[in-house]
Amino acid sequence: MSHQKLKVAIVGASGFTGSELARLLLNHPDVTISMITSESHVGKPFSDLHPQFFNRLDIPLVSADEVDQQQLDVIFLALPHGVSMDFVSKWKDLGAKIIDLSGDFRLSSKEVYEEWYQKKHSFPEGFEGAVYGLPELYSKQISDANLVANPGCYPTASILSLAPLFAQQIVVEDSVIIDAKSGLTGAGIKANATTHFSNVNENFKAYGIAGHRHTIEIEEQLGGLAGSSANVQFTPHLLPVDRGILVTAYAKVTEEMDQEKLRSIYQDFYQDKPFVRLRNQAPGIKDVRGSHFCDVFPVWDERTNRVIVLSAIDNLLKGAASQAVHNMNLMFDLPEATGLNQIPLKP
Ligand SMILES: NC(=O)C1=CN([C@@H]2O[C@H](COP(=O)(O)OP(=O)(O)OC[C@H]3O[C@@H](n4cnc5c(N)ncnc54)[C@H](OP(=O)(O)O)[C@@H]3O)[C@@H](O)[C@H]2O)C=CC1
Ligand SMILES: CC(=O)N[C@@H](CCC(=O)OP(=O)(O)O)C(=O)O
Repeated sequence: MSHQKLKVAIVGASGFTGSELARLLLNHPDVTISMITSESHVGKPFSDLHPQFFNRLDIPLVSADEVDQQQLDVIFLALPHGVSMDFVSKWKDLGAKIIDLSGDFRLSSKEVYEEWYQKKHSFPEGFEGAVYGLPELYSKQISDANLVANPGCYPTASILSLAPLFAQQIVVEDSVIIDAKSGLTGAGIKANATTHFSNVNENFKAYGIAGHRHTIEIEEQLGGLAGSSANVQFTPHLLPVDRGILVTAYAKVTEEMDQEKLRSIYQDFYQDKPFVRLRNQAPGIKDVRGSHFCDVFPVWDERTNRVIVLSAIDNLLKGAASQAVHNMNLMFDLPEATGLNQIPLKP
């Protein structure tokens, strides 16, 4: 592209995904971070809140009210769900493209949102133009979008684990179980009783059983791929680690299957998708930590006649911030890997 850099705002930069966005965008050759916002820390240098940025990004945090006065190309919303929708409504005509990291525009309609989030939606018109920002499924639509609904972290790992089977329409109805585990940063920067050190240290627990809001996000996307409805049993667990998601998904299939055939279905589906790595062994969360990869390992269990798929992502990156940057690259016709970290951080 020409050397006119994209002017970017990160709204909600005091949080976890906001700070990961800043880290990626600082190293992005086609971006200038024009403003970063927080309502609780207006005036403080960004690096006071996130000291890893000391001497690299010391500009002061400003209120989101100042977004209106800026000429921006992209606005990243790293805000809680229920909050993003009001900003999308307010800024939809500013001329900037919006990438929303929250769940406010990921689902098919206001009615579905209100049922699963138990919250009123204040900008239902937004659903129509919003594109679900999973590049492995929708890169063309993302390129043309003005509003991208960046996927949830669990849905990213879950959908990518089963998408090839749903796209083939070979999943047995009601057979899907998704068992998922997340590190604590998935819960955001504010600690509460559930995420308190004493309650998570050397502990491991399920939550959101039979009703977590990511269930519907996964069902809508997998059902959409198959051209039917999908029903999945999704159970998340909290891991006593800071970042990473591991999904173990189980499904029955309608066709004769063996390991070779299963692998070739996954190979075909992901052959030109640079950030899904088809593994030969079970992936661990440290294999993807600090990177934009989703590692996937499909296994055929001939004893139980079941497919078992493992997938691992970094929830803050492929599950949030790097996926958002990937979407920005597509929206501005940049090479899709620009600015994305491709070497995982291990140990
Ligand atoms: N953490 C993760 O792994 C993932 C998160 N997401 C989604 O991304 C979004 C951000 O997540 P995360 O970074 O973890 O969240 P955090 O809780 O860490 O940060 C939230 C940010 O939102 C700001 N904020 C909160 N309330 C308001 C408000 N009423 N008006 C303006 N700003 C507000 C806070 O800033 P301040 O209080 O300083 O104003 C803070 O900067 C969420 O919707 C989350 O669900 C999606 C995928 C994965
Ligand atoms: C570990 C943990 O608490 N994870 C969060 C989900 C992560 C997330 O941010 O999802 P949304 O963007 O869809 O809200 C949860 O279960 O609520």
